[in-house]
Amino acid sequence: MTARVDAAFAKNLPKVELHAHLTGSITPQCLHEIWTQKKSGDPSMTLQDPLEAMSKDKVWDIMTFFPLFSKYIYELCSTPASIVYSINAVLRDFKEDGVVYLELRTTPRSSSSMSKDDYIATILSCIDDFPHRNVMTTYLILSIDRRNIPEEAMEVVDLAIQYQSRGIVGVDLCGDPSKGDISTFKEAFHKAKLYGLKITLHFAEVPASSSLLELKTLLSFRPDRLGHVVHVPDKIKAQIKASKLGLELCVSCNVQARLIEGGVADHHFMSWIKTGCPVILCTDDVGIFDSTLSNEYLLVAQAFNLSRDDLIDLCDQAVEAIFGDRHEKQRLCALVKEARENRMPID
Ligand SMILES: CNc1ncnc2c1ncn2[C@@H]1O[C@H](COP(=O)(O)O)[C@@H](O)[C@H]1O
Repeated sequence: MTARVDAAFAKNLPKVELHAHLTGSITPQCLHEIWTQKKSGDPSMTLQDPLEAMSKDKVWDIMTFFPLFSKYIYELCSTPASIVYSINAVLRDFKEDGVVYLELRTTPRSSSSMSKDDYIATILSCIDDFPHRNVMTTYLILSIDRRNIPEEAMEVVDLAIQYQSRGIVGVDLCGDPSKGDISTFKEAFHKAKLYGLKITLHFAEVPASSSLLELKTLLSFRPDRLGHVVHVPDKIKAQIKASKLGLELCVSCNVQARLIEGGVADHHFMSWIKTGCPVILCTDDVGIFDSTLSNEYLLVAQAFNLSRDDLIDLCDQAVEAIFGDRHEKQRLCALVKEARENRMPID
């Protein structure tokens, strides 16, 4: 028996974040600072202030969420300077929340002032230069967007291979789940696997992306982890369970974007906990859903009556599923062990 979980305990846990989209992790405040800078250089700029466009009272659903990136945030963060400013803030925010290991994911993109290659090289340099990299190690996953054509998907994989030795550990499939034909990405994921990159896929996010055919095709890409896993039929569930795939669960995102019905207590978290698959709590887009990773731990503890030991077990499961090497695993296992030894008994 240990003391109750509170915010301070959740913050101090040695947390591992495995499903965080870089652009979605930028806070409205940081975007506001970029906006202010841009506006002072170009007073005729018509883009709305992020503090208004992304105010806390905004409700996001699957229709409004994806255009927020393509039609708004990408407009604001389109230069190497704005990328550097925002990624530094994102790294600081995760570190301050007690994250000790981070796998950030991002979709390579270009603008008039940078190529996709420049975009990735800039991000990797910021990760290298992050002053707290011995406290929080960071790796990168490159995302294929469901709207990509096969050539674009292959370009993502080629960039991942090009920069693999600098800390790219995997390839992701993300984007609007109502769009695209995922079967066209077979070759790209095959090549990623061939080069030793790990694979994580957004999986069964909405009913439209959860047909047996689509889910079977996605599993044929031989993923190492799956994200969201909301609308999974029993037959596919059994396959996931047999393969012991790591499951990246994004509770606040699923509740707020209405990917599930109801609140945190209605989330499918508990149904996966019993399967033996590593379950990993993740933020998805903390800049939009405004819930840090430590808050996600706190929310599930409150909703499902979890103890301090249960949360430490969750940290352990996250370590099991990282794409980093065995040295990283050893470092993280030692931190989790220390947390277990230091958890406060009831006095
Ligand atoms: C419900 N949650 C989600 N489901 C699917 N894709 C998501 C997502 N949240 C974010 N993205 C994907 O990540 C991109 C933004 O980050 P990056 O520019 O890549 O760093 C979005 O454009 C979308 O494709």
